[in-house]
Amino acid sequence: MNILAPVRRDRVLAELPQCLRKEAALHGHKDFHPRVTCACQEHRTGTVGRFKISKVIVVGDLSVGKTCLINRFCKDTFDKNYKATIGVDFEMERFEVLGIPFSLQLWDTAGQERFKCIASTYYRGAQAIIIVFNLNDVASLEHTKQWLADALKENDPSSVLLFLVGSKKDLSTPAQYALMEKDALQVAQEMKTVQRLPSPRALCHPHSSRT
Ligand SMILES: Nc1nc2c(ncn2[C@@H]2O[C@H](COP(=O)(O)OP(=O)(O)OP(=O)(O)O)[C@@H](O)[C@H]2O)c(=O)[nH]1
Repeated sequence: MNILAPVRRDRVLAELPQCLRKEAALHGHKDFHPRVTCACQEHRTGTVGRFKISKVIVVGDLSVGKTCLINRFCKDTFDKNYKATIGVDFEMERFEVLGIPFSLQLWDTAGQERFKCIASTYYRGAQAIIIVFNLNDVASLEHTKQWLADALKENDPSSVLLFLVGSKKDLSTPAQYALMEKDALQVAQEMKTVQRLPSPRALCHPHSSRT
């Protein structure tokens, strides 16, 4: 008996964009070093039965908007009232990619110092780390370096994807935003060097969960 609800229509990817198709992957070409080919073919997602699972952890200072970011993505909702996350919360988002069921585990961690100890026990085994800061609070951007360092203690820097997300864009003026963007790009650049990869993979995104 299938007890799972059908996958949402916008989570079904029947066709990959050209840049993600096999033909676009250079490591599949003949003259590549076997070690490169092998590394690229490694399955970096966990599998339970037929299900492929990827774990994403979301970290950052208290009240920067981690829960709202996840709720906007998973439920398309926004709550203006602040309820602190206690320890961790968890959302599972189901996808279907080329006919294969795929689940994204989103771990929403508490930003409050007193819960950090509990939350950090859930960092291990992530395929992606989303580090959130408030675009209107320069200290929260500064603290992202420590959040990243803590998350990388439990994960392999060379295989994890990093995303730096600036939240609450709706609350910043264009001038404030321009200033903050400059600093954020600098931090994203530093994060790339932490990975020590030939082509590191930290990305920087502005976001508003409210709008
Ligand atoms: N205007 C605006 N408010 C936001 C946005 N994102 C979050 N907020 C508000 O900011 C407050 C904190 O949001 P949360 O998502 O709970 O923050 P958090 O990072 O999960 O907080 P902790 O659980 O304590 O770590 C709430 O009152 C939200 O309504 C946004 O994009 N725009």
